[in-house]
Amino acid sequence: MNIAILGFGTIGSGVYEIIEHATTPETKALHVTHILIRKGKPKTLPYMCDDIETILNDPALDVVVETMGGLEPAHTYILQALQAGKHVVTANKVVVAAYVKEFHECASENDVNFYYEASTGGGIPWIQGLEKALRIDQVNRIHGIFNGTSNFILDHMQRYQATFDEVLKEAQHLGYAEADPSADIDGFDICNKLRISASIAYDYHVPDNFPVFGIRTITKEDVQYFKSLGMAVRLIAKTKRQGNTYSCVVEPILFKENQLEANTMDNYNLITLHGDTIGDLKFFGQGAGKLATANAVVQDILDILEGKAHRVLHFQKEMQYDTTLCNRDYIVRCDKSLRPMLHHLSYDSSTFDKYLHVKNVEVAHMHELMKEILKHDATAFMASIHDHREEL
Ligand SMILES: NC(=O)C1=CN([C@@H]2O[C@H](COP(=O)(O)OP(=O)(O)OC[C@H]3O[C@@H](n4cnc5c(N)ncnc54)[C@H](OP(=O)(O)O)[C@@H]3O)[C@@H](O)[C@H]2O)C=CC1
Ligand SMILES: N[C@@H](CC=O)C(=O)O
Repeated sequence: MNIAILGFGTIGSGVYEIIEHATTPETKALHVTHILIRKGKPKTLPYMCDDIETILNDPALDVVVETMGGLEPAHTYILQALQAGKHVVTANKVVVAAYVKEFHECASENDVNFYYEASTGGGIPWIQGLEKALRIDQVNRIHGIFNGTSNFILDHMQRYQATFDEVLKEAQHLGYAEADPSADIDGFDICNKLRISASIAYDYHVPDNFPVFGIRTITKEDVQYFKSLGMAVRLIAKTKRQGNTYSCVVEPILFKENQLEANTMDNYNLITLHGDTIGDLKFFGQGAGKLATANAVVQDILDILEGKAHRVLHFQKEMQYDTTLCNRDYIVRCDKSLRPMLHHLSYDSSTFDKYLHVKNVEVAHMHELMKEILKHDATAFMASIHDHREEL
């Protein structure tokens, strides 16, 4: 099977390494025949080219692997490859979250496969697991740690008392962070992964119009305060469906220190789905990193080689977004002069004076308040408190 890799960075070079150092009969059947690099960059390997047409017009090419990242030209190249009768595998959640419906339609029209396991959960076979669960159950709830960089940062701030900037630099050095790490720390990477997961679960192309709050403003002191309360913070994405309404949210959540999420370390992800008959099912593994993610890409290529079909999705359902599906307790840190903005909420006045514990607030309302607070205090932070009784 002949493969072209578009983009030779962390993941593209990982795919190349796995195929070049093949040790199993399956991977020995794969051959990289083209690598697309930017114009003007030195061609350090014989298969390198800087022209997409050469790749699209090669009749011997079977699979295009897209690991460039971003919306364009990834969107155009993926469509062109599918239209040219090539199967496509991508790790790019930005382009999948935005165009999943269009890509599925185009693949089906051209009788080829479009697979994107590595886009969500890195090396974890999460999409495959979700699709398998959907063969028997409705999946009405998904939640979890979907971002390796933010987990690495929060875990290392807690375990090693490191500062945010120190750990972010390390995550970048290890190849976990996006080219622009604001996507990791502001929650937009995890937002894309939640959209992809919920779109598959609900067979509805979920838009990006839900509340997202990241970890940009968290401090070492916040993490130590949460620790003194016996809790650890993790950046979590959640979705829930009731009938034809659904909710999605991304925010930092505090877990008791004996909970699995609180013990998910380094670049690991922990994703949970709830199915009617299977109950809670958890997926755990490296959510970011060169070889773990490249492994998921190669698994998709092998599925194509072995003719293993993935779930057929149409994204034709009609659904409504419902902001009122959940209320939560929050801990908020902001300048004391801004506290009156929170006084209409019920709160615990006995709590440590730097932090306000507010109770039973509707999630979308809390996110709106926090947006206002951040306009006046750009360092403010909030985290919700996980309630094990809560139906997500
Ligand atoms: N790193 C990780 O752990 C994971 C990454 N992903 C996803 O995989 C994709 C790749 O990520 P990653 O490898 O980390 O990113 P990198 O930035 O390391 O690699 C991207 C590569 O693509 C090249 N590139 C970008 N645009 C073009 C273009 N128009 N033509 C040719 N080459 C191009 C870049 O070149 P240049 O350097 O010159 O810009 C770079 O070499 C992203 O979508 C990312 O979100 C998914 C899961 C995990
Ligand atoms: N930057 C992402 C890479 C994988 O998707 C992350 O840290 O999870």
